[in-house]
Amino acid sequence: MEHKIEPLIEADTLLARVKELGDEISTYYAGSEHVILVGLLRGSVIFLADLARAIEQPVTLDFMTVSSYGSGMSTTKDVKVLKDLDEDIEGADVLLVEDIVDSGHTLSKVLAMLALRNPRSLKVCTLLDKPSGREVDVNIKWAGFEVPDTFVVGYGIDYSQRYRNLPYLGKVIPL
Ligand SMILES: O=P(O)(O)OC[C@H]1O[C@H](OP(=O)(O)OP(=O)(O)O)[C@H](O)[C@@H]1O
Ligand SMILES: Nc1nc2[nH]cnc2c(=O)[nH]1
Repeated sequence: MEHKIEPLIEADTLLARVKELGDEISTYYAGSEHVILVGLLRGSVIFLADLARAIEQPVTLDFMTVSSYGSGMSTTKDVKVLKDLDEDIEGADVLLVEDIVDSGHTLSKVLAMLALRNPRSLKVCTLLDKPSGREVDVNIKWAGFEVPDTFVVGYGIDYSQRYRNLPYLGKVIPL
């Protein structure tokens, strides 16, 4: 599809908010023995890399790959687990780090899976929340920004695998 990208959130604004989230998360988990940041590949990688460095205490990192969007702009609702975590999460404080919560199908499926493994706690931090897209309820503890009903890209988030390395957040405008 022919399209262009219009800026939505500047790089500096993203980073300042990530720093704030890091401070809040550090306070929340002060005293925890084991915090695991679980990133959903591939979209959360850039956010997670910045967020992890904004958190004061030691954390470990693990990753899962689930995919529901393929190369298009709408959810298939069929969330497939393509790569599972490498580590056991039993007894750990797990923070699921997402780039965007839209329909909620991805998170809802992943949260249900991880809850069965008996973590000490299981919370969600998403950079972006798009409430207008929600089809299933999900409990989000930290959200960086609310975004309007538009397809966003950049800062890790793709359209057909493109634009992940944009340092800012943009929106896709069909031409
Ligand atoms: O709330 P939902 O409607 O389920 O959408 C959110 C999910 O969609 C995107 O993943 P995608 O399947 O595009 O994979 P990616 O992380 O590799 O970009 C995004 O990274 C979220 O994980
Ligand atoms: N690139 C991109 N992926 C998504 N997955 C769910 N919502 C979105 C979105 O707005 N943009």
